[in-house]
Amino acid sequence: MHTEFKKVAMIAHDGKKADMVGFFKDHMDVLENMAIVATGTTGSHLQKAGLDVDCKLSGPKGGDAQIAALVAEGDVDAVFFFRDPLGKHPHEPDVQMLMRVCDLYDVPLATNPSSGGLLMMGIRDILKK
Ligand SMILES: O=C(CO)COP(=O)(O)O
Repeated sequence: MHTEFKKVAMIAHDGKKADMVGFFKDHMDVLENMAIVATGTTGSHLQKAGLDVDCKLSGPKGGDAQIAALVAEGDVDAVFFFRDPLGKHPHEPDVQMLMRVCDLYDVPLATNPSSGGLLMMGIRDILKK
């Protein structure tokens, strides 16, 4: 099981960006002590909300693929990827690749705010030890 949490990725489809900003605010105390990498537009929302973020390309322009590469290289410890199941995404193959790479390397992946909250509870617990 993954037990080290130094860098996390945050990604949200357009319909879920407000949820992601709310999630960040709820967990700011933990997230501000971690390195954060994000896809471009999600990252700019998080920066505006006060988080120091390494912004990659926008998702449709290759940002999900960049984050997948970081996961494959062992450089990301958890992925918060709030997906919009009602949206159509031109880069769906990249989305699938990112999720596949998380499964391949057994990196925790939360695809909605509730699972994100539960993952964050686990991270908090591990960081306390
Ligand atoms: O498209 C995304 C995830 O697949 C998110 O990309 P942005 O953060 O650039 O909107």
